[in-house]
Amino acid sequence: MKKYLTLENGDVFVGNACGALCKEIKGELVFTTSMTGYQETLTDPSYTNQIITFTYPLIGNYGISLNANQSPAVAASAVVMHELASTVFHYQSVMSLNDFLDKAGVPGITGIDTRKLTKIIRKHGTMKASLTNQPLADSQLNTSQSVEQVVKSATFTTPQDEHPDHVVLVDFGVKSNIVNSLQKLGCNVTIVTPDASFKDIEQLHPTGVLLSNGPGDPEDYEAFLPVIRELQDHYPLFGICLGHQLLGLANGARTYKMVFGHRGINHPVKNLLTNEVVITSQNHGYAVDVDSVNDTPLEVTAVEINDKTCEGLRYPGRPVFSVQYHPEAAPGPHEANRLFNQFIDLMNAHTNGETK
Ligand SMILES: NC(=O)CC[C@H](N)C(=O)O
Repeated sequence: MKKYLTLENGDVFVGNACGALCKEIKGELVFTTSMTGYQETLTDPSYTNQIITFTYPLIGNYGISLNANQSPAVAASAVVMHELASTVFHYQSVMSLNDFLDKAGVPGITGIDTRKLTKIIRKHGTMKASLTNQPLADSQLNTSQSVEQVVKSATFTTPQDEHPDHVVLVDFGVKSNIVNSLQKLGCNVTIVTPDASFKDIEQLHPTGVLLSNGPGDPEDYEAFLPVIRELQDHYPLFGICLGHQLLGLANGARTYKMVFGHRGINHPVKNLLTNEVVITSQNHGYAVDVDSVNDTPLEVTAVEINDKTCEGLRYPGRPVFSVQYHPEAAPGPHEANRLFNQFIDLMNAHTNGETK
């Protein structure tokens, strides 16, 4: 069955339908350069309302396993691939990627020249696109995304009562490996939705607060910024991706939409405090404006080496910091994983009265 991918600029790509064959959708067309980790990527809630193009030419060859999901459902709207593996080889695989997409009601398109498509996205920027069963006569596309939809993303909590570190995680669309990474280090994690007030969080007696990743434009989360300002006065605070952008906004920095964003698992990031470079997993289309940080109490702690975008912030003198990349990886390299240990060290120092 044929499928049509129509871009906002009028370009049309014709391919073969896969996944939920007949489903038609609209979304923001983005690309990821990750060579592996398609299951983690597709279930990452930050991809809500986005059509993911995989630049790696063969996707699906190790199937779908039971413990790789980053949220209970496929978050992406659709998938664009050059080739979807017809045979699956992996001892943990329980189904093919094609069946996984079909079950989730998510359509895909294969047989696409993803190199050509990615060059178009790199030139024009991420744009709206649609996936249809017939050629589109009128490509007026509307892909607006409401924050309400974001807030409803699934949450899960698994307390481990015996450990003193208690992280309250504000869930803007959290990936499960953020929760797992904290729990593996012995933290008790309680998840709250972004309509939580400072008082709600205070009543949970956290030793620290984590602001999660999440989809959409950080400026749409304005309502939560006053809560962040109160939190950073009282608790160790760690922001990841969207959480990093919100920490910047809460302190007066600006964010902007990047041309085509960073989506992949080999983005080099330089720590400006140590000069160390780490290879990181990334998935974001917005960034904190480095120059705007000068007028805030925050400090830029890291930049992406290729385009010098802001990758880290901290509040000097306070146990408050954030990163634009994903220390929990899933998919991606684990080099930045130690940031969770740093967060725990900050929480312990704060509990022992060693910091503000
Ligand atoms: N992974 C994330 O948290 C993404 C943050 C934000 N939605 C962006 O695209 O920049």
